[in-house]
Amino acid sequence: MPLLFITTFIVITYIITKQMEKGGIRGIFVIANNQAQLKVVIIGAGYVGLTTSVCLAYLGHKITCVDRNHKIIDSLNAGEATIYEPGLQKLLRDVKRNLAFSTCLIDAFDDVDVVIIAVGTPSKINGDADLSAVEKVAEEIGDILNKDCQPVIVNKSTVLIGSARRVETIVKTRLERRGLKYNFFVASNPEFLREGAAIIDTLYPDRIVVGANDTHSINVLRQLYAPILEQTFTPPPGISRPMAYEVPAFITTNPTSAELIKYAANAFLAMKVSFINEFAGLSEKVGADIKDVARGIGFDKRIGTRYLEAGLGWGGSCFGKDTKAIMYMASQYSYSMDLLQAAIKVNYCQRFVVMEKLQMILKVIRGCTVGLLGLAFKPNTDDLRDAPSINIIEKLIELGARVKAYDPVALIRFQRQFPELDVECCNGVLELSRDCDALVLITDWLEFSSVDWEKVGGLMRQKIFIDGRNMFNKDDFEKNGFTYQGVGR
Ligand SMILES: NC(=O)c1ccc[n+]([C@@H]2O[C@H](COP(=O)([O-])OP(=O)(O)OC[C@H]3O[C@@H](n4cnc5c(N)ncnc54)[C@H](O)[C@@H]3O)[C@@H](O)[C@H]2O)c1
Ligand SMILES: O=c1ccn([C@@H]2O[C@H](COP(=O)(O)OP(=O)(O)O[C@H]3O[C@H](CO)[C@@H](O)[C@H](O)[C@H]3O)[C@@H](O)[C@H]2O)c(=O)[nH]1
Repeated sequence: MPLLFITTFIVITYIITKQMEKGGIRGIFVIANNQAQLKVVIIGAGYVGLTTSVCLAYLGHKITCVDRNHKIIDSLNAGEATIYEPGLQKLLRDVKRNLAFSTCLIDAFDDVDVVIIAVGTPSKINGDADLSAVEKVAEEIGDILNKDCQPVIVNKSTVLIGSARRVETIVKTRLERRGLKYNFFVASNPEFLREGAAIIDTLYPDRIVVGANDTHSINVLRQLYAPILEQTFTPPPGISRPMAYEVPAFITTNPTSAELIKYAANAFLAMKVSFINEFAGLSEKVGADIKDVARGIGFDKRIGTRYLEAGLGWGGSCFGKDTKAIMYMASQYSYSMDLLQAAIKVNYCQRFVVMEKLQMILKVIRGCTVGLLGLAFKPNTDDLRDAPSINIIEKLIELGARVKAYDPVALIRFQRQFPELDVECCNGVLELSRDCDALVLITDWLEFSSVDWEKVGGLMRQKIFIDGRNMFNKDDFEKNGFTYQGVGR
């Protein structure tokens, strides 16, 4: 009996190992339904790197997430998430078995199958994407690779066309400096997650895009994402599969197309929002309601209902920097992207409709107290990168207003990142409203939907409400004695 057991074990192990070798993978573990467990290093523990690490660990892969920032790694090692993202804190603690954090890349490299680059690519002053962090990481990888370790190197950061090749060249050059020449692979695998929905978007994406010039990379990435592509995993508690969700498309192409897909997607979404905001302005002039207009066009399946919410426009870490980067890149080809340029302009102006509305109602802003509901660029995140709130605060201060603000999660980050802005941070909507001449809703946090506005009105000096995200109905506010203004209604 024991002999039969041992023989069966050896045979099964042999078959699995052979299967994996076909895909170029050295591991011998399986996670579910014959899916391979891969050893993965993810570089960068920000919104993308940390979310990807936690989700891939949940799916059964062995992950080491590396960041050069010691404070971030210390906090993650202590089980504390360093960003706010719904569901992340719990999942981080639940997947401890498969997830390690480190500041040291070399220690993580033993036998690794996939190395994912997820460091930041911010804007340079001229709009170009600053790829220095990606290049630095490529140098580090080139200094570490050895004959026993030839992983697929994956660009998940949003990078300009040619970046996969650039990474390949850097790694190769660093190897040559050490007198070495190995086979290694580079693929582009852009990320499409939204902040505030990062885990849901990672586990239930619409598509996974892989740009590679070799089949090995495609096979390995197909294995990495197999649990997602086939939806073989049990959803984590509280992060259920969306209704009517279908398995994602697996789109393979060359690296340049993959790189461009990422920019084209963000540019299109940004244009869609600017488009509806432009019509919001016209709706105000002619007496239409932009919410009805958006509904009316959105039911045309060719247009679609999403990304048609008018308001204070788009912000965040991606749309602004990525539209600028693609414009800059196009200019290097003497190619002008007029639609995109217009979308950026419309979006910038949209942030200041708040001031126009306040000036129209209050006449003089100087000396007034304005309370801001929300600071984050969108709900369910603490991210303040390119948040409309910052431009609005600067302008209000310039116009002589006293500014108060409340945000359910972004206040601490705001105080840390913008100490120079003279804003009174409040602990709740009631504290915020006291003595205000106007309230401006900047971020449509769900918790604002359960506020007792009648009580709020009783605390204000003047009952003025600017709904920058069209979250509420005019009638509900007017019956409580408010002067209410939405956007495009
Ligand atoms: N935030 C999003 O929603 C989102 C979505 C899709 C794609 N992206 C793209 O993904 C990339 C990462 O974005 P993010 O928002 O996660 O950035 P982030 O700024 O939140 O995180 C980047 C992390 O990389 C670390 N880092 C930088 N250089 C490093 C190095 N040499 N070694 C180790 N760690 C290093 C930083 O310390 C930081 O923690 C960007 O290119 C971005 O455009 C972001
Ligand atoms: O109808 C809409 C939809 C969005 N927004 C605003 O647009 C911005 C971006 O929102 P969203 O796309 O939800 O968040 P991001 O986290 O910035 O995600 C975008 O940027 C990421 C980084 O590249 C991509 O991965 C995502 O696919 C892409 O949606 C926010 O300020 C929203 O308030 C609107 O004003 N109206």
